[in-house]
Amino acid sequence: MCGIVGIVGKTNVNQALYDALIVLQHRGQDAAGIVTCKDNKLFLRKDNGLVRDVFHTRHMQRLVGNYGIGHVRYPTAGSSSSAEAQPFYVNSPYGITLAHNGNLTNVEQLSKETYASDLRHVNTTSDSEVLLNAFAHELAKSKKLHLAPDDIFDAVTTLYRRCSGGFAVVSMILGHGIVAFRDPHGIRPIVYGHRQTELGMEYMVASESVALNVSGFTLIRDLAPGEALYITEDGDLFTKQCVEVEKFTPCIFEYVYLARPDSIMDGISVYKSRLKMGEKLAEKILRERPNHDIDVVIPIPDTSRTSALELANHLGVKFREGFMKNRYIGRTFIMPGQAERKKSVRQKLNAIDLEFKDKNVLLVDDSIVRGTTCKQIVQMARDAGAKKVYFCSAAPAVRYPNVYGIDMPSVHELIAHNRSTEEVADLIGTDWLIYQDLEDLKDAVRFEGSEVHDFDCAVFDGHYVTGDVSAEYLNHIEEERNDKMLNQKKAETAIIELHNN
Ligand SMILES: O=P(O)(O)OC[C@H]1O[C@H](OP(=O)(O)OP(=O)(O)O)[C@H](O)[C@@H]1O
Ligand SMILES: NC(=O)CC[C@H](N)C(=O)O
Ligand SMILES: [Mg+2]
Repeated sequence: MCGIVGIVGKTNVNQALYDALIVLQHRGQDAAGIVTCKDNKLFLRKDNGLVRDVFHTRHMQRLVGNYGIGHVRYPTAGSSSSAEAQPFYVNSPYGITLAHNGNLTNVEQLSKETYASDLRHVNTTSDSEVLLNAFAHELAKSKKLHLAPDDIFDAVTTLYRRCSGGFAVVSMILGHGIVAFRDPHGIRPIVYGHRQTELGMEYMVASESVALNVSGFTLIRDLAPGEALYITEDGDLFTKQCVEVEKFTPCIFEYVYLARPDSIMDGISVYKSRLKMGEKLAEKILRERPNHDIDVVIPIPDTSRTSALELANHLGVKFREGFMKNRYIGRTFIMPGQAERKKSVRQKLNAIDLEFKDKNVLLVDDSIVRGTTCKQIVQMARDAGAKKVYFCSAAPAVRYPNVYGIDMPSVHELIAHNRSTEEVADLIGTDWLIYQDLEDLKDAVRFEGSEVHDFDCAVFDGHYVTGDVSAEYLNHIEEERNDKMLNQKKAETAIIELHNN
């Protein structure tokens, strides 16, 4: 779940791209990049690190041009080397750059094809670089110096036939403009909007609507699954449905954890869906223990705060901020490596003892994945003097790997894999553990007026909507991407592409 952005403006777009990336930082903390285009020249800056650390004034000054794209990375394929920071670049045809949120499930096959049939060399292990090369190959087929919108849409249509998985993509074609497209199941999110200026209309494409808000762009709509969009460098906008939609199933985990609450995704307010998750969870608690003895509801900052508040309201129990979050520590779940994640939970959260002393506390988190957070938090609540520590999760138990853009490749790292709720409760040391039911979660996210009726819930039910995820593939990614393996892959690879200033 990286963050992507693309802008076609009337003046330099570097600052608006930067501002959008800052707002999308919660989608990827490992690397950041921007590439812009002016007078048929590309200007690139990318590196490992947070947005504020990657771009200094000297870099920003060089990122000139009225159109460009940007990316914040949370790796789900390849390595964490800075050579795999995005956007990626290929020089032929035209000069194309690309930024991708998601994960291709057929990358091995696609990678073989790009080498053996398309005669293209990919120097990293990133699925996004393979995707770029396949796209470039399809664009080259038109053999035209200047592409018409339909040439671009034809290339995207063929690309859809070659790629499988979850993907939301922005790409910049030198001398042309910006292209964006979304996978046929709409697993990964992507929206676009506009901003009227004195010089004319400007357009932005981004992972989440909050990126539009920050620079005064107005949301037009989400890209439909299987739809592509092309904005010329002069600001003419074209869209086309390139493949038929079999089933529209956006990733439900976006609503649970990934997205910012102030985003609207596929017509659904993330904030409202989280409130509803709290309401549904309260109903379940009251069903299971109508005479519960909970004294206080305490969220685990940050993401669970919205649902915890509504849960407390529905239970009629006090809501208290018992944990303070250090504002300088980012999201722990998307940090690379278990050691760093574990250490960061304690650095990030600290208990206010008086909210725990001699009380039966209900701790609320949005999800329990590896159990890194809840294990430590339950202990902190006990150390702070709680009588009983109950724990609930606004999402069901995460029991299966994700293959569409969230880095959960290894079942053995998931605390609930092959374990009952009672076993997980014992392991994290809580007196009572309550998971949201999947149907309740789906009901919480579904809203009237939205076209979304079903979701990709693979991490909860093991059903992979693309239909191509075999046990063999899952074994393969587990071997490739378990924590130990990722540690061994840390070596830097050389960057062979556009000059990166
Ligand atoms: O079971 P785990 O493997 O620990 O993963 C789940 C936890 O990780 C996330 O928090 P994170 O710190 O990433 O972000 P937040 O501040 O947005 O809650 C999520 O909100 C849970 O708290
Ligand atoms: N989280 C993502 O969207 C990752 C994009 C891409 N697969 C990468 O690893 O860089
Ligand atoms: Mg959290």
